[in-house]
Amino acid sequence: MFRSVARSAAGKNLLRRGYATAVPERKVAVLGAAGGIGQPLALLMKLNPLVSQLALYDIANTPGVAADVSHINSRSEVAGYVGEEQLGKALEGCDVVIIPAGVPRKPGMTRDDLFNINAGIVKGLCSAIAKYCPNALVNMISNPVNSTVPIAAEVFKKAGTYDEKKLFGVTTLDVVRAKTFYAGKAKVNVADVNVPVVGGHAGITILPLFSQATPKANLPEEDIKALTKRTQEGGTEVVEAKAGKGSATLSMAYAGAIFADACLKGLNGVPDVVECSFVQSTVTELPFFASKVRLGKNGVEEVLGLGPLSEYEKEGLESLKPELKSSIEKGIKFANQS
Ligand SMILES: NC(=O)C1=CN([C@@H]2O[C@H](COP(=O)(O)OP(=O)(O)OC[C@H]3O[C@@H](n4cnc5c(N)ncnc54)[C@H](O)[C@@H]3O)[C@@H](O)[C@H]2O)C=CC1
Ligand SMILES: O=C([O-])CC(=O)C(=O)O
Repeated sequence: MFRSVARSAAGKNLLRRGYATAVPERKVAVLGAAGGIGQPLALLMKLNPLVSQLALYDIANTPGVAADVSHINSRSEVAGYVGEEQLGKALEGCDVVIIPAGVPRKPGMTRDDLFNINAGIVKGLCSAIAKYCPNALVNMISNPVNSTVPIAAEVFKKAGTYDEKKLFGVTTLDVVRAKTFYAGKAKVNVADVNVPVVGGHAGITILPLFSQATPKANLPEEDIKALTKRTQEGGTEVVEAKAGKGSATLSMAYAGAIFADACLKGLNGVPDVVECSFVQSTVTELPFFASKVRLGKNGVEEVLGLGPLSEYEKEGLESLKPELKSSIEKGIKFANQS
């Protein structure tokens, strides 16, 4: 895939368009591209100069989204695919597949309440990925992430294509929120802030490590507790504000675009690309866990450890394990029984 720009036809086009250095060709697919997340994510991926082909797939309405986005004068060629019979074409040759397909929450629901519908959607899409682009990096956005990632892993195992380095639960929105909320409380420039968020992606399984936040602010314990709670409940805050019209879409598209960009940079050999993600892990006794991950040419290059935790974070870590364990097991069971 790392073709010389000068040699390939697409490369010549790139040179004509002003890309002077070697930019590898990369195909990215968005599955669920006509949805609340899918549309702005399609826009942001169209703006990403690392993408050469952008495939937009949904069960309805993708021709319009694709026609619209395709008029933007950026590098990638855009194609829309609609309906299951076109899924194979959307996926063929993909380097990165981003999955925001499935139903969102309404007020009063937990992410786990989405399991019954979304588990089947994810399973179907992952079977197609195993068939048409088994080497792609998969960025799973569909909830409940704590279960949909294990479902994807089981589908890939059954198909004989599973590579633990290539499957990611997207937890970047938790990091985005933790950074924003911390910057507001600590009165520091948000652009300078870093906060790891570990665990999973639902309620108390989301564990921001504010003891490791930079720049250091020495916030009092009650502020740290309030920030932790707000980060854990960030999704619910949006669900309630939208009052029945869905969950986070714009901030999620932003977060999804950041994570996909990190994956592409890793594939392209950019050094020291580190993002938090929910991946197969030995950081704890749980088989999947979100922590900092170094991204490379094959996906996960290294799953980084947790680093030193405060007493409050140690307690949070122990409290999240039973819920995360049961969500993982629920996903594994579903994938193997149906
Ligand atoms: N990981 C995270 O941090 C976050 C995850 N989410 C999750 O992302 C998912 C999508 O949310 P929204 O975009 O707001 O929902 P939405 O309902 O606006 O869009 C979902 C799209 O998926 C499509 N879809 C349904 N079945 C499909 C299939 N089999 N193949 C392809 N596309 C299919 C629908 O046609 C629709 O266009 C939800 O499960 C939500 O909970 C939302 C926010 C943050
Ligand atoms: O809360 C939800 O249902 C959507 C989500 O995962 C988030 O916003 O973090």
